[in-house]
This record gives sequence, structure tokens and C-alpha cells, in this order.
Amino acid sequence: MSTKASSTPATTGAGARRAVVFIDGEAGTTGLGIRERLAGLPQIALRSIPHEQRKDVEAKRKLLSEVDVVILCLPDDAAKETVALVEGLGDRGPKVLDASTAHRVAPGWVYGFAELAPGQADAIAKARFVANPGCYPTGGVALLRPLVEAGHIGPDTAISVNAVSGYSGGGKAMIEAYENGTAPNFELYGLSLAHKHLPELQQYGRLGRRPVFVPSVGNFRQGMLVSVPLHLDDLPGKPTAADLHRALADWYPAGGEVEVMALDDPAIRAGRVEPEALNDTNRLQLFVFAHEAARQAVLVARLDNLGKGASGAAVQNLLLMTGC
Ligand SMILES: NC(=O)C1=CN([C@@H]2O[C@H](COP(=O)(O)OP(=O)(O)OC[C@H]3O[C@@H](n4cnc5c(N)ncnc54)[C@H](OP(=O)(O)O)[C@@H]3O)[C@@H](O)[C@H]2O)C=CC1
Ligand SMILES: CC(=O)N[C@@H](CCC(=O)OP(=O)(O)O)C(=O)O
Repeated sequence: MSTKASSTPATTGAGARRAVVFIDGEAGTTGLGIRERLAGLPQIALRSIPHEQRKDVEAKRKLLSEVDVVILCLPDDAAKETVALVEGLGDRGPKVLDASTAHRVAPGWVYGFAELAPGQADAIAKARFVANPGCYPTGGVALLRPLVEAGHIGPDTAISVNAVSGYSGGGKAMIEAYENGTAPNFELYGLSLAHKHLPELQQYGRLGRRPVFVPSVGNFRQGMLVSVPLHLDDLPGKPTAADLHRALADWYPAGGEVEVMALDDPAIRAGRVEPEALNDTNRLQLFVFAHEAARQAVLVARLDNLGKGASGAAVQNLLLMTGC
């Protein structure tokens, strides 16, 4: 797979070339999660910079010219700096998979949500620059895009998205605050209503109006729920909850990472759902809760913020980008 003459020779037991990958920010929460997942994939060879040189620009530039793909697990500003180094290398530069927020709605970048729409996985496979989605938009876009495409959500429909995340979503600093007991057990945040995930949520959800987005974080390490309350009579064509469920089920192929839960699923019958059931997986579950007589529904997405919301999706994209 490697196309770089100077790459460390990398062969599988069968002698086939392996894709050579550098994770910039490999010691952070997302980087570590990707490394753990890649440990079981012999078709990927990892290259690293010694820890004490991890922010050394020259060391980075050299390694970038020797790998097939760089995965950016960095704060936004640092991600932009590494992208500038890659661009400076021209054709000798690697493909880029950016896990930060820096490029998700930037021109020239492909959104790394393979299940977004037909053809998206192919677009990721062919792209030089791929932006891994945010954890919350992964759930929100997965719920909303099919309903927009089916005409159940119109350009004028007002949408609110509520969500709760495990504290690992805030990276090393938030993990430390929760684990040393200095963070609250639960809090709403983003209440200036300008969370960094709004642009991608609106763009890839194809929402005509800016949604109201209210995230929250609780005292559990990982796991996530994203929910969208709906008044069915306010939607175009006044659909039933079964209509919404059918639109979701028709959109996602059976057997993929996105699973539309049956209307008689135990969680739906019980009227409750918890956030941790998909931890350490790359799966995403979608639920339609409803009170048909009251003409109300609540859509819920469940995922692991570190799985399909970050490192799991990154590995899925890496395999598409390398053809491994
Ligand atoms: N945690 C999550 O659930 C998700 C995170 N993301 C995104 O992924 C990115 C990384 O987040 P996360 O892993 O949580 O963050 P962490 O804070 O856990 O890790 C960030 C890592 O980047 C390193 N770093 C910072 N600047 C540089 C630099 N210039 N060169 C090399 N390394 C550098 C840090 O090292 P040091 O500490 O030594 O400075 C640290 O190890 C962010 O953009 C985040 O928004 C995306 C989806 C979900
Ligand atoms: C609990 C918590 O703080 N979560 C983070 C989002 C984590 C994430 O997905 O950030 P990316 O945009 O880089 O993907 C936040 O709200 O900023």
C-alpha cells in the first residue's frame, strides 16, 4: 500500500505492502483510542515521533514525507499547522484524516461519515483530505439527514438537538477534572448557543434553519445520547412516528454500523435509554420514541463518543482511505 520510497519497509506475513500511518497527537484521548484499535490490524504500520519531539516541526515534516496517511488528533490550531506542513510537501505529502473541528465544513475536505448518503464511502476512499465528524453531529446528522431527504423535515422546520456525553468527550483536561473530583456530576453547557459543532450539524443534516443545540456532560467516562424532540403536526405532511421510522430504516442498509432499532425494541417499550451500551464499539443505534395520540416523537441516537464519535470512525475512514 505504501507509495513512499522512504517509508519503513512494511510487509504483512503474506508479503503484501502495508499502509504506513502517523498519528499526530498519538498520546491524547483520541490518538490513544486509534492506536488501540489499530493494534489488531496488521495491514497498518504505525510510525511515531519520539515523545519529546512530538511538537518539533522539522521532525514532523520529515515523517510526513514518509507516510501514506497522517491522522490529526490535535487541538484545531495544531491541526491547521500540520495541514500547512502537508500542503508544503505537495505531491510528496500524505493523505490527511483530521479528527479535530478545524476542517469539517472547509472547501476541499470530504466529511468522514461513511453512512451519510449513498456514495459517501467512495468519496472518502478517493479523498486526499478527510474530516472526521464531531461526536454530537454523528448522532444528530444520522437522525436528521434521512428525514430531510424524505421530506419529513422541511426547510422551515425548527429543530432542537439535546445531548449528553461522557466526560472523555472533553479530552485529557476534562478527564482529569472528573477523575480528581473537581467537576460537577452533571451540567448543561454550550448555552451561548454557538457550540463548535453547529456548522457541521446544519450543513450535513441539510437543515434550512440553524438548530438549537444544547449539549451536556455527566459523571461517566464514555458513551453518548443525542435526542431530537418533534411535534409531528408541525412537520410537512404530518407524518406518523412509523413514517419517520420507515424513512430511517430505508436510509441505512441492514448490517452496517448504523442500526435503526425496531419500534418494539425493549428500550422503546420501556420508554428509556442509557448512553453506555455501545462503549468500545463503532456502532450507532437510532430510536424513534413516540406518543402517537399526542402527536409527539423523540428521536434518539446512541453511540460511544470515543467510538463512532471519534476513534472508531477514524479507523473506519482510515481503512477506506488506504483500501486496506
Ligand atoms: N475526546 C473526544 O471524544 C473527541 C475529540 N475529538 C477531537 O480530537 C482532537 C483531539 O482531542 P482529544 O484527543 O480529546 O484531546 P486530548 O487533549 O486528549 O489530546 C490532544 C493531544 O494533542 C497533543 N498536542 C497538542 N498540540 C500538539 C502539537 N502541536 N503537536 C503534537 N501534539 C500536540 C497533546 O499533547 P500535550 O498534552 O502534551 O500538549 C495531547 O496529547 C481535538 O480536536 C478534539 O476536538 C473529536 C471527537 C471526539
Ligand atoms: C463533553 C465535551 O466537552 N465534548 C466536546 C466535544 C467533543 C468532540 O467531539 O469534539 P470534536 O469537535 O473535536 O469532535 C465539546 O463539547 O466541545
